[in-house]
Amino acid sequence: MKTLFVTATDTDAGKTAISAAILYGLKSQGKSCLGYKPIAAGAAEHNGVLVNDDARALADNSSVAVSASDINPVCFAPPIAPHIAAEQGNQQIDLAAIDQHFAQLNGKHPTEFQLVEGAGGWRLPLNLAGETLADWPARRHWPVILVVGLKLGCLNHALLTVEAISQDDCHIVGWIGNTVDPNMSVKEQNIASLHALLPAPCLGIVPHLDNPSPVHIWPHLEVGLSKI
Ligand SMILES: Nc1ncnc2c1ncn2[C@@H]1O[C@H](COP(=O)(O)OP(=O)(O)OP(=O)(O)O)[C@@H](O)[C@H]1O
Ligand SMILES: C[C@H](N)[C@H](N)CCCCCC(=O)O
Ligand SMILES: [Mg+2]
Repeated sequence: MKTLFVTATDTDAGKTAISAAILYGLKSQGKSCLGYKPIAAGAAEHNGVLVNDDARALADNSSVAVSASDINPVCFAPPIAPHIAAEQGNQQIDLAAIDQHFAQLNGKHPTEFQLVEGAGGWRLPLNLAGETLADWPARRHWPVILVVGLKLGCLNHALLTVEAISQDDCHIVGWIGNTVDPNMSVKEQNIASLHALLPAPCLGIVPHLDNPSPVHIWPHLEVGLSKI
């Protein structure tokens, strides 16, 4: 049983697109896998239940039969910073409850791989008392995959993120460059800089795709992912 935590340089860097593709790839290789979205902000009500699109994509690409709400214990309707959404609803985000929910889900659906998608970037605040979502993978010492959203500014964001991950005693198994900006200037030189500066292997570079669905993303990750 191996749990991987997927974080990114920022929100909208491609964590969900990449995580769904990795699940799709593992499943197509005959491996059992489960996606998990502990905290989501941005959801619509379906039959009285709040459903988040990230959770739906991860559930749909898991090898076990789970729904979006099964794999997403904390879900807020507005697409805003989760701790602010929590405050608006007079709620608190409880990492111990999330940890317990994840353990129960794994008990019910044992799989070889679990892929946990963060929310926003590594230090996503859970409250104003200093807790962040990073506390969970840090406590569990889960290996981390860093998705670098390739756009101007990503070098600084990537370096700060790896610094924070190492400070938390977590290990980055690799980074994935995801072309969120189709018109990025000197993209190849930026990728070369990431290769030189990041202390982890590159697991793949995903081009900007008209249809960034798992079947189209996975071929760009298959070789790199086979190494972890
Ligand atoms: N390689 C790509 N080519 C084109 N579009 C992409 C690519 N990767 C991601 N996208 C699109 O960019 C947007 C943001 O991606 P995604 O939702 O995966 O980001 P995220 O990091 O999961 O964001 P969040 O912090 O909200 O969870 C989505 O509309 C997605 O379809
Ligand atoms: C709504 C958005 N797509 C994400 N789900 C939440 C991103 C929160 C970012 C918070 C922050 O670090 O400023
Ligand atoms: Mg996402």
